[in-house]
Amino acid sequence: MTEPTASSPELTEGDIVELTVGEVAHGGIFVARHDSGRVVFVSDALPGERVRAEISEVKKRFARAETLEVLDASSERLEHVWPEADVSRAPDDRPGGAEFGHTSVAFGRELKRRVLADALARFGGVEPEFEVSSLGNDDETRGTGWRTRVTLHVDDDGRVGPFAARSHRVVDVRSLPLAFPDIDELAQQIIAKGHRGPGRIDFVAPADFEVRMRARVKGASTRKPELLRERVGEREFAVSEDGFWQVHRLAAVTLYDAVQDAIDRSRFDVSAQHFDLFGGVGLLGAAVAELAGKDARVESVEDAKEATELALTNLAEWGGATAKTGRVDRYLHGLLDSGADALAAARAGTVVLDPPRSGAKADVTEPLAELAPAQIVYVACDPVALGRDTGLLRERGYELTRLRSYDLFPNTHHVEAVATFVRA
Ligand SMILES: C[S@@+](CC[C@H](N)C(=O)[O-])C[C@H]1O[C@@H](n2cnc3c(N)ncnc32)[C@H](O)[C@@H]1O
Repeated sequence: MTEPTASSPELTEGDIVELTVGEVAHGGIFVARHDSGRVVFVSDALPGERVRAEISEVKKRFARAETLEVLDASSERLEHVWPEADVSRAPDDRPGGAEFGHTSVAFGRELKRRVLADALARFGGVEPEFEVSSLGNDDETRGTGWRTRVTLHVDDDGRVGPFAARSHRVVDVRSLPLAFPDIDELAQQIIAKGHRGPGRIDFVAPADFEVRMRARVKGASTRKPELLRERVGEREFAVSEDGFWQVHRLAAVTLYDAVQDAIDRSRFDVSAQHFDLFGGVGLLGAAVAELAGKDARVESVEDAKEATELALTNLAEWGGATAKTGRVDRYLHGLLDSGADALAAARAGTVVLDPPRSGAKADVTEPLAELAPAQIVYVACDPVALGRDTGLLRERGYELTRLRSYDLFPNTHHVEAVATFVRA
């Protein structure tokens, strides 16, 4: 990385500069060079563009900037799918959550593929061939209307809206194009009226498509969360209104099928003990259990007690399905202390691992590798965390044999990957 030289003036917050934009980086930003040689991470740009930008942060080795004007536009640039997030608005007033809304959904997927490939090569030491698949008709709709869960915030003055990008300031919007249309409609009514605050308002449109709205003012909820029914094909899952469920209306079925496809059948022993780690309400545990048959032995592990209780219900049709509340790292250490029969059954088993954005980390990969299951299907929502954990698993004798990726969050920088690791 080039350091500023004595002849190149230091950048300062608020400076307006011209930048030549290079490759995409993790987090929905782009690596640009200032004429001084300084590396600047710029948002709302595209590779190959020349932009005028405002420096928003200066660190020792790099700076951050927000695009103000596009001087030379990429052929991939489109009008922003969310007018309020367009570069014509002041950077501080642009809502976050649609970092790739100024290009097509297809080119957004290509940007995500590059970020994931780079993270896997750099931190995991692997270079698998893969594409990022789209869901349903997201290409035709330009990735709108998919969000079944939306959170808006209420500030001290009762103003309702999303937060500005990289900030906790509520901004005015007249549309939420990524949201399920009925959520958008209800949210606009609330935005127009304002709400008691400060706090947040959560909107959910579950499988019955009836929108629920629940506010939390000064930390206190206006009502108890409802028990919702979500659906994957013919199968129903009970989920609390405030519990975790995939956000895109097609994400749950996509991941359910993706996990089944990712399981290497030549290593899948139907009578073994399988695991659904970071299991939520048991969505992916059910995907494994369905493959193993009615006596499937699958244990779902999750640290939210309400979710574990629901996982028990959701997995009830399988004779050997169980659900435990606890932290995955502690659970694995406990398992390593169990008897020889339990360890042998687990060693023959398949583990589905679906951690939050921070990834599994060595706390989990170490005891998992010691347990040595036949295969691990890692469902990842963060490319860098997956890259790092790939490196950790490879050091402990696991090999990445298959990778697929899915655009569960069109117009954002987020990308989902499903990776199969087998004992080498
Ligand atoms: C990405 S979600 C996956 C949920 C589920 N697999 C699904 O697809 O619906 C991650 C889950 O891990 C849980 N979690 C986060 N950290 C955990 C930990 N250290 N131990 C156990 N569960 C954890 C969260 O509560 C959340 O339900």
